[in-house]
Amino acid sequence: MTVTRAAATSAPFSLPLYSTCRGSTVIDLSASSIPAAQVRGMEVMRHASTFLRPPPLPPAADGPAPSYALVVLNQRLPRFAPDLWSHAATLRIFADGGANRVFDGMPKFFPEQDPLEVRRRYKPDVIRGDLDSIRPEVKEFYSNLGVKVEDVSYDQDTTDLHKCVAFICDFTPEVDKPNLCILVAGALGGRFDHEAGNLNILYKFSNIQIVLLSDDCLIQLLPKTHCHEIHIQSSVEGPHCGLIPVGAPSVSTTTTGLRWDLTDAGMSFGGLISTSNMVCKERITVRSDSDLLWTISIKKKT
Ligand SMILES: Nc1ncnc2c1ncn2[C@@H]1O[C@H](COP(=O)(O)OP(=O)(O)OP(=O)(O)O)[C@@H](O)[C@H]1O
Ligand SMILES: Cc1ncc(C[n+]2csc(CCO)c2C)c(N)n1
Repeated sequence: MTVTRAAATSAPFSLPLYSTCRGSTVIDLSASSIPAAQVRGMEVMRHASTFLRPPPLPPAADGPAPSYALVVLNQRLPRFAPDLWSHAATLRIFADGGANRVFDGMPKFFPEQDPLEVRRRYKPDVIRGDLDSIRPEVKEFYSNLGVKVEDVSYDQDTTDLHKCVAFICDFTPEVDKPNLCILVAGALGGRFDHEAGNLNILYKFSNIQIVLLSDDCLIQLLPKTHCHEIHIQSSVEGPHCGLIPVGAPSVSTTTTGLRWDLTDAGMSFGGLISTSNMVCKERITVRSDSDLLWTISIKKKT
């Protein structure tokens, strides 16, 4: 998700909030239905899945456009993979067997073109992982293009996605991190232990914006440290959505803009969790005393 943060003042929410990002724009949220008490002393984090729209994107309305990095996992490429690639100008990484997926899958998006040319065009900055899944000829192909192939198999306690996200974090200067958003292609569907490991990365790196993607939906963490404003890109996402208290129950969650809004509601596994909800406004707000996963469906192309 495209994310911008706006500093909330200790004043009532009816005062304007100012984006902390470069080229900041005053955002008047006076019509907001988030109660003032809830946002006192809290930053507002804004989210928008503009990376799902084909490039070029219109200039960001508030704050600078995020800088995207892309991690490709060992799962079938989503149909919008070429668009993700174009948005992720900062860094592109293949996690181990993710290299096979691009090598095999990218040429299929361009059936009229020479597969070799397509593979050369979609060349990553790095391939990283324990390298037990990348095929030898794929490894050789990218090595011959000058791509660094990093074997980190000495670490059998962290996943390949973890290794890739850690690499991106190390690569990104501290000052640029608030503006960084890591898109993870192929993170959902398939083996549940892998999916759970991928969700865990959202929590391990909760100071970094990370979006897990499949063909069908996206998932991101809404940290309890912020109020959240989600700007729905209705041409490409929705209407189905969910808010899921993975990790810890929530005593109090309040939302606006959903078909089944929560008002100071508790959520827990074994109790209420919000699945099969629907977005019914372009702007959704979420405030919770617990970290929540936000998920929204991705539309099939018409
Ligand atoms: N079926 C899947 N569902 C979700 N994510 C997956 C799946 N398969 C792989 N991944 C992701 O892609 C990354 C690289 O996959 P790869 O198959 O190379 O990993 P791996 O470490 O060899 O896995 P394992 O040895 O457990 O099969 C994984 O770390 C994981 O994040
Ligand atoms: C408690 C525990 N469970 C599983 C693993 C295995 N494991 C976790 S991540 C990883 C690397 C996969 O590329 C492997 C093998 C472990 N180390 N510790």
